[in-house]
Amino acid sequence: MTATIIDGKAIAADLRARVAEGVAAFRQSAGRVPGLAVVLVGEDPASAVYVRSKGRATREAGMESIEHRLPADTDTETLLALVRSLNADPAVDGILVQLPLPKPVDTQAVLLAIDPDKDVDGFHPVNAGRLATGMPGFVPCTPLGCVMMLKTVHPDLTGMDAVVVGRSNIVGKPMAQLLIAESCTVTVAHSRTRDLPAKVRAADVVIAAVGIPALVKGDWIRPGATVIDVGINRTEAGLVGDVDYAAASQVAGAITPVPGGVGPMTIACLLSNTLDSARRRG
Ligand SMILES: Nc1nc2c(c(=O)[nH]1)N[C@@H](CN(C=O)c1ccc(C(=O)N[C@@H](CCC(=O)O)C(=O)O)cc1)CN2
Repeated sequence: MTATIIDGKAIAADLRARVAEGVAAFRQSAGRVPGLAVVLVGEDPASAVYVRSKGRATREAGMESIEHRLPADTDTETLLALVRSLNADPAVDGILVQLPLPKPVDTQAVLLAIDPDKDVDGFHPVNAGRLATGMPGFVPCTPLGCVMMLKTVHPDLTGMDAVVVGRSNIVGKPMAQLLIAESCTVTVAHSRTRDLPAKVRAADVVIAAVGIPALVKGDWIRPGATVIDVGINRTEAGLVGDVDYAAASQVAGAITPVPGGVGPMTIACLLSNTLDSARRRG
């Protein structure tokens, strides 16, 4: 079997076009455009690329991109002051602090300082709680994009067995919550999981979000399963996911590529969350 490729670029382009239409309508009714503030601290090359992409995508959707670039030695207090000023700025509908922050910065304190109603990344504990309890709030962009891609293959996920490999606050945990909300039976696996291959083999849906290049092998995949690869690992062989793509794509029913899978959806969902925020704020 050769898997259907889930084309994240195409699905993201479609979502971005719909967001742009929504922005045009919002502009007509509200007399302003949604604003997204992105904060980048330091010189991490990958983060700089992602922030540039976010700025470009924000402008292409017709929204205002407000970018703050701070030196690597910025201290926590300075960042907190910037976040507080963005919280108070009526032109800012969404605030995103690009992660990872340089080591000395207290990342938790910075994320906690963001107004939950402008937290378009969905990382604030208030939004994590809203997601866990089924209340409206912001859902982290990467898992949100994963569910959208999954639904192109399985419009109804009810009753499916899903395994999430990875338990991060940013992807693994919210991913599990979203799949529970879709009535999947969810196993969350991690580095201490016993017999990981068996857990993956039992799943109809595999979400690999562990940050280890090609950890998930082809013979771990149940024939016909749907595989979403969240990994973006820079190796000597280039950019690779958390799944052994060549082998897994011979067994899976559908699979996301890296690049061109989850990554583009992360940015498209950020735009969508920002438009939602502007609509809520009016
Ligand atoms: N505040 C946040 N920080 C980080 C997030 C996040 O959602 N919010 N996620 C990641 C990085 N990220 C967005 O910020 C991101 C990663 C990858 C892509 C992407 O489109 N990747 C391309 C490959 C591009 C490349 O060559 O690197 C792809 O997969 O096709 C977009 C966004 C960590 N930080």
